[in-house]
Amino acid sequence: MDLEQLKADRGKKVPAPLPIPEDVLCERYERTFTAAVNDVLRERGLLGQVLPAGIMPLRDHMRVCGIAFTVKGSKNLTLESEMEQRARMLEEIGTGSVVVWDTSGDDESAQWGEIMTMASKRRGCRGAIVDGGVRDTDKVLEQDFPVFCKYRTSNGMLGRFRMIGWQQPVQIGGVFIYPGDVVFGDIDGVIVVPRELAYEVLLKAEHVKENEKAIKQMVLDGLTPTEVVRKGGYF
Ligand SMILES: O=C([O-])CC(=O)C(=O)O
Ligand SMILES: [Mg+2]
Repeated sequence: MDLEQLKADRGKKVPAPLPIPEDVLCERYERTFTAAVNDVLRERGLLGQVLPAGIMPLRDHMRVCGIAFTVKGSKNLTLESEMEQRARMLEEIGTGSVVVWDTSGDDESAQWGEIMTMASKRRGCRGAIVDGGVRDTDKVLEQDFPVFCKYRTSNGMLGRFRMIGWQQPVQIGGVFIYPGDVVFGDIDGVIVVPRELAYEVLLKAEHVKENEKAIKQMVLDGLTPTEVVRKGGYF
């Protein structure tokens, strides 16, 4: 076993360069849809890039693409320095990021709420994706900030759950997420695009979107499904 190689692979990756600015990339992703991105990843043999189906937007219209700022935590009853630690994490969130919470499968606490939304928005955060819970939901919704989560609860995480670290590789369901990866959520859930593929996948997803316009036109024109398929269309 090559432990050094394993440590290097698992450690903090230097984010791969992108040929276009991150904000432009993310805005272009948001104009596509997750199913198109999913189909592109499927063509590359990447069948498992979708977060568990229970992680859905608080509101159907919410969509967000951003650069993953990962947070890892688990159930934990200790309180020592928890708030200071949380403050440090919030102060490291960068512009254009989406906070991604790996909660080790928590089913009890809220890892996100009103004031964390306010604080992260001020740092240019684009949204939060939580494999756990959200509270103060009405106040989060008033802030027009996209949040994807498994459940809502009034349980604050303080004294129930705490962070282990942030900006480290995380795993939600079967999906590995590295800081810097591109995460994209819409009404169909959340998909993770490895950073090194992000631009290539975007171009192909934009192509899928255009192509589907032509397919939809065939259906509108009255072609039968068989005729649509014969002309190279799909469903
Ligand atoms: O501690 C929490 O659960 C988060 C919270 O209420 C907030 O951000 O307003
Ligand atoms: Mg609160």
